[in-house]
Amino acid sequence: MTVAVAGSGAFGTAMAAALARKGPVILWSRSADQVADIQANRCNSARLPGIDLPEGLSATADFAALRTAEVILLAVPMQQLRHLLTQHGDLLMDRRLVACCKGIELNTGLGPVAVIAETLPAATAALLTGPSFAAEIARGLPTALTLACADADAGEMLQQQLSTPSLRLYRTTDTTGAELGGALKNVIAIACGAVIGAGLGNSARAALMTRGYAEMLRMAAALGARPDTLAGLSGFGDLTLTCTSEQSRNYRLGLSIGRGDDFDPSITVEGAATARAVAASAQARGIDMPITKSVVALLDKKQTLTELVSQLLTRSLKEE
Ligand SMILES: NC(=O)C1=CN([C@@H]2O[C@H](COP(=O)(O)OP(=O)(O)OC[C@H]3O[C@@H](n4cnc5c(N)ncnc54)[C@H](O)[C@@H]3O)[C@@H](O)[C@H]2O)C=CC1
Ligand SMILES: O=C(CO)COP(=O)(O)O
Repeated sequence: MTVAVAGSGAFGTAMAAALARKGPVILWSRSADQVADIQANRCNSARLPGIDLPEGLSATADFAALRTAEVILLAVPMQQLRHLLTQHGDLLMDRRLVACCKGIELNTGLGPVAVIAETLPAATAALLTGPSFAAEIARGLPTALTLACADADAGEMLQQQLSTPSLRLYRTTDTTGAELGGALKNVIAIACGAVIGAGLGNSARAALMTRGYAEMLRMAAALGARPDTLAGLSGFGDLTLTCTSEQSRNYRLGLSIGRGDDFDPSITVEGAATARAVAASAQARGIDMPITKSVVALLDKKQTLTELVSQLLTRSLKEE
């Protein structure tokens, strides 16, 4: 079986490297320079500097090379997924597609599996998500992830195909829960970074993680997701990782806001668009998500962190 990965960013390259240790993997990049770098130096210097890529990984800038692949991982940022699917729909339309994005589409409020299902209904749509930093996966460090696919048989097959000795995949058919966990934890990570950056302390971070998790559960319940999915790797697991590590770009954006520093806008930070999409969806559904709403106000510079923290603390007192 040939696996392909579309998108040669940090995560796409990392997954291609991990899977290439057990069989051939084709990594497609829209950048001819990056393909040349990988072919010449066996390294993606821009996204995963210092990490040697295995020989089983071949890079190409020609999307048609993915024709031989039965399973294709889609490793582009969430807001680019629909464009990728539409642009290459002829080839992708009947494949097993595994989105690796963690986010909610801004204009539609849909997660990655729903975007695949809407755009290419004949494809099998799955999601790979959970606590994992690209550089650690690429180095072969032990990692556990969630593979979500509504079709239980296809999900089991993908679980087998994409697990490796260092990458242990659990499976679920609850794609909505897995989408929401991976998307919403990024928003909470921005909030956590902001309070740590501003020196407000670890207790404040723990409060945000816990009450943020309560927001995740409320949205999940409203959308019919299973609470146990949110308690798993794709929800609680990834929330823990992302809210506590400076390897996370979402957390680092928060840190820079809290410290009053600039942040490089070219860095992929999924939580920013997702916060806006989720806040709008929560408002339309009447779901209380004060932390998510505060993150939007912070990103839009509508209110200061001091004002927002004070507002959160002085809301009417209630049962936990
Ligand atoms: N970096 C990480 O540790 C992890 C990332 N993810 C998720 O993976 C997704 C991708 O993130 P990264 O790879 O880290 O981002 P990245 O910023 O390193 O790479 C994104 C890649 O997508 C490519 N791209 C963007 N739009 C495209 C398009 N329309 N067509 C083709 N290629 C396009 C860019 O050229 C770039 O190579 C995100 O949703 C992220 O949340 C998930 C787990 C871990
Ligand atoms: O999703 C991730 C960890 O599981 C990566 O987090 P960032 O996108 O914040 O870097």
